[in-house]
Amino acid sequence: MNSDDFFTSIENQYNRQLPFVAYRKPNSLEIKGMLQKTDVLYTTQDFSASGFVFSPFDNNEHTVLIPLENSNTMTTNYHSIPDHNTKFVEVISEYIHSEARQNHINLIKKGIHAIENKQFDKVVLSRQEIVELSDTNPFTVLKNLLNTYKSALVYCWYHPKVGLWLGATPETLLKISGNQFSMMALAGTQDYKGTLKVDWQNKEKEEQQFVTDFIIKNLKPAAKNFKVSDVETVKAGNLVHLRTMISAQLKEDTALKQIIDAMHPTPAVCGVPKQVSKQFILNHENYKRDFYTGFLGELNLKTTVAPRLGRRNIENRAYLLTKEVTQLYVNLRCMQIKNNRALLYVGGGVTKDSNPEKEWQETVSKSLVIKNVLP
Ligand SMILES: C=C(O[C@H]1C=CC=C(C(=O)O)[C@@H]1O)C(=O)O
Repeated sequence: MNSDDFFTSIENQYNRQLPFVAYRKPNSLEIKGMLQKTDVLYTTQDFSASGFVFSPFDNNEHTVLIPLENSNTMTTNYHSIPDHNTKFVEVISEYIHSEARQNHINLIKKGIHAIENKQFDKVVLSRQEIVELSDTNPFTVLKNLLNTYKSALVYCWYHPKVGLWLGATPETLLKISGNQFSMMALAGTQDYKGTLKVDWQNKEKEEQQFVTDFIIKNLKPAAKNFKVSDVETVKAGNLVHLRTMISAQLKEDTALKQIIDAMHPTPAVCGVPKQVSKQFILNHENYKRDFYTGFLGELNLKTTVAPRLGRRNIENRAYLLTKEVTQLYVNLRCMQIKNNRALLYVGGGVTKDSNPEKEWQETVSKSLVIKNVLP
């Protein structure tokens, strides 16, 4: 399908108020679309179905599913516009001194205070920002995201009974292909200043290490043969983060639900320990995260993969295997479009060494990822 027809199909679907998702995986040309045939709100509890899931931060709430069996699928290759204008929006100083800044700084101070009182070691605290839109066509925003963020998972997700969400996330939650498991520990943030040679402070190293330690500890009962990469600096739009890649083999009879329950939400978006930090977030952030810091992606999709064979066998197509693959991403750098407005979501990890003013600045930098693509 050519990309004009692809966009026409999803626009028609949206105009008919039927659910869909259009997404492009990191560093890929291909955009995939899943267009649900009716407006039924499907959910999944055991993660055994095939389709595309959209799950909220609060794992006590429902995960929405676009089931493969009730959808039409399509793909296209999208050639991004080269040198897309990556203007970075100026932050007006008046805004910096606004009530929003004071509220966020107060929230961070409460978080630091709770850490000093030994309630938990880390908590990720966030805020919502509302931007008036001059053009509310989600496909203008989607194309801007596609043109600007090639190494992110870019998506536009819609359900008439839930809402319209878009984003460009740098973070994989997990990938499971057969019994092969991989996951990413991403945390620590600085503005990108033209180089990946970055000095990281202990605060950022520690907040990222919390994520790696959590993943390994909670995956241990279900997996073996762990491989853990060195910590590296990666670029995500106008920012850089610290990242560790973790891979392992799942033990037999490990259910996907067991893994998702153990992993989500990770300390990259929640905290350590999980339950108390989550409760702190639910009690003290003065808005509802909904799907921000939840996860989204392909669930149990049959995928043809080449097995890892020696060179001699590469030509032998008879060896191609079909595996069920699940590939989920953390819903960061995202927005919801509602009544001519974009609701942006930004947060950051708070530890004992956090500086409230710097945490505020970090959320301002993160908000530019989305503001940069708004019409
Ligand atoms: C919670 C967010 O980012 C997470 C992912 C990378 C770096 C983060 C940080 O430095 O705090 C956060 O853990 C967000 O972008 O809203």
